[in-house]
Amino acid sequence: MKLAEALMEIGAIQINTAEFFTWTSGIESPIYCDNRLTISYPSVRKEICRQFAARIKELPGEVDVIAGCATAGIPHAAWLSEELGLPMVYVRGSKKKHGKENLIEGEITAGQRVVVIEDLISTGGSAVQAAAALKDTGAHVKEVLSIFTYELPQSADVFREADLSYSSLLTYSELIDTLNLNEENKRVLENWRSSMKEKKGK
Ligand SMILES: O=P(O)(O)OC[C@H]1O[C@H](OP(=O)(O)OP(=O)(O)O)[C@H](O)[C@@H]1O
Ligand SMILES: O=C(O)c1cc(=O)[nH]c(=O)[nH]1
Repeated sequence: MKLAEALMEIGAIQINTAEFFTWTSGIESPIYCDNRLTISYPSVRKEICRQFAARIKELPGEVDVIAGCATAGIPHAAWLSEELGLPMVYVRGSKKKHGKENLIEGEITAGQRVVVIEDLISTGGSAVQAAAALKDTGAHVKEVLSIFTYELPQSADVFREADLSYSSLLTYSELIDTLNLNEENKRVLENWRSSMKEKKGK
């Protein structure tokens, strides 16, 4: 199964050139990728799990724990940890304000080798923040894996600065090659991409 086609088929990819989507970072974008929809499609989520598992098997050395990023990364981390027979934790976007006031739920100990599962990388801020929380426990973050990446220059910068290795099952370039864009959508997306590139380094 091709992931780009599967995401398009389930309606996870939306383009709206008239009214842009606001991302978590505040970036305004004519395209939105709603990976949360994949949880409603067993064949799609199983394919994501299979591809994540294959990526993990290619990594050198062992992995001790799978960590999901709240919230959209959590279900995929759960299915993947089940597939691999590994423990799982998840990292909240911010510390819980009551109860045990945890940022990380589940057990993680210093020295454990962790793979972080995120659904999507835009600026990379959420994934890097989750990885930092895991590193603070003394764990070793081996890799950040996501379903999709916009391949924004900003994300390459934040991962480099955080000294984190990362990869995605599907990239923006691959998705755009698969989408059958009309001329208007193509023009707006290209202009938006160029404006995002200009933001690099500012
Ligand atoms: O790379 P970034 O710029 O950080 O953006 C990507 C993040 O944004 C989305 O999460 P959102 O904040 O919408 O929350 P959710 O996962 O709880 O739906 C997405 O699921 C990633 O976690
Ligand atoms: O950056 C985001 O917030 C974001 C972008 C996107 O395409 N999809 C999504 O769920 N979040």
